[in-house]
Amino acid sequence: MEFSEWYSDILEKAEIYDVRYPIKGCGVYLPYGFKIRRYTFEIIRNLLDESGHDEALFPMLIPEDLLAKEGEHIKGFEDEVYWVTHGGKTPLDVKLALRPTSETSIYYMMKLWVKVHTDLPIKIYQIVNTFRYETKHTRPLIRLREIMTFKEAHTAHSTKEEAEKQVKEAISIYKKFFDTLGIPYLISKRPEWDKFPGAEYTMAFDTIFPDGRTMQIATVHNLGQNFSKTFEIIFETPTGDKDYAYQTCYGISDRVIASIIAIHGDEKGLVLPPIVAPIQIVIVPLIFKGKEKEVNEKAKELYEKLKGKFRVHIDDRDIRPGRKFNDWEIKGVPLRIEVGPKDIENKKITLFRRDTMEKFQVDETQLEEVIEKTLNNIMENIKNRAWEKFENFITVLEDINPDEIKKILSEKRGVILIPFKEEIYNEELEEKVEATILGETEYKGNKYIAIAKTY
Ligand SMILES: Nc1ncnc2c1ncn2[C@@H]1O[C@H](COS(=O)(=O)NC(=O)[C@@H](N)CS)[C@@H](O)[C@H]1O
Repeated sequence: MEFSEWYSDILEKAEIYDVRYPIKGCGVYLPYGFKIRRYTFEIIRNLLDESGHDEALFPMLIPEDLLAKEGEHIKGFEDEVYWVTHGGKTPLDVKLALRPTSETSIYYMMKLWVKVHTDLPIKIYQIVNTFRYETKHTRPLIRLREIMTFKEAHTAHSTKEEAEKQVKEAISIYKKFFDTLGIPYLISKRPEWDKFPGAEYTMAFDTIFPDGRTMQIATVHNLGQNFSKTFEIIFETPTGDKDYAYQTCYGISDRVIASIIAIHGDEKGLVLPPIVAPIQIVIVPLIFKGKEKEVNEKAKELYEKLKGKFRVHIDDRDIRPGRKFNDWEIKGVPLRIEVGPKDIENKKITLFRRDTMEKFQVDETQLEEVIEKTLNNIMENIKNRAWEKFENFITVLEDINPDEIKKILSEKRGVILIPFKEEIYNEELEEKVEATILGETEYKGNKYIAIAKTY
């Protein structure tokens, strides 16, 4: 089955997301998908909180004059903004934008908060919905018109150096985040013509989907003083002078959820990293004639033993075990425990791990320790598998041969790395190779231009 069919199929079959909402580019997180989203964004919340960020919350509506204040910014977003023009039947005297991202609402407030250098740094983030009238092909969790899970961090600093340091911190936070999820990435500096509107420069994380196309899963922008000059975020320096704040912002979205699904999934369905799995262990009682009572009792006993340490569920539906196995394999539950009368007698436990589809037995006394070890091993295994597939999609070329690049991109796809040369690093190269220049990147110690077909 080709990838995009597999992807839309699994969103429905694993009960993650319902695309049938009557607005294009908008969809519904179903409870199982919502839990995956919640556990995923808990990870980034912890990483941000542990590195001195505070979570805040800003209004969704932005007055037109505010959104339009920074020229580059509004130029970059004017074709994507949704506008609110009425309150009930009353036309609004000022059109209100549904935030496409929140620089202009947040920096308007920062001006009110910042007076002296000791008011800096500010490091805040919010996890909200944002709206972009995407004209390209919308796709669930990948290219949305209502971005339901937009984590945007915004910082302000008293020196250029500190803002530079913040960019590095943001990159290391995202590396930890994607490493925790086992999602591979290539980090590149976007070319001038493809940076965030209003930024000095943009660093981006791209992963490679199973169909060989790259997906931008995170971006970090150094905004310099572009917005602070426009919004007059001015502070008194230690020597009593005045200066404009130095800013950064960095964001991720539902694309992280799409990546977990696409990158770790297999032909059977989801393969969830235990850390984000709504159910980490499912207990399936194998009911044999005349043995129902002891099997159900044992299942309950195991559940009670495990529920404090793991997210465990007993599937006591009145259907055949094979049906149950299939359902939980589709939903990517990392571990399954099968409870049958023979095992009870021999004081054994039968386990099944979703990533390798292997079944194995352990002594009941070792159960918790084996579960702990196996869940860690599952994470390591799916992460290594993902990086292996990722590396196989990377082709390093010695020179720039447009025809060869086109051929590789149409057959193998993935990312092509060519040695970095200033003189060819321009938009003509994109036209020549009929693909996107992701940017300049370091790979195994050398500097390259990364080229790919992207989402
Ligand atoms: N239409 C969309 N649907 C889903 N995710 C999107 C969409 N547009 C952008 N994203 C994701 O959101 C991330 C941040 O968006 S952005 O435009 O690059 N950057 C900002 O908006 C900055 N204010 C930092 S938060 C992108 O890297 C991309 O992964």
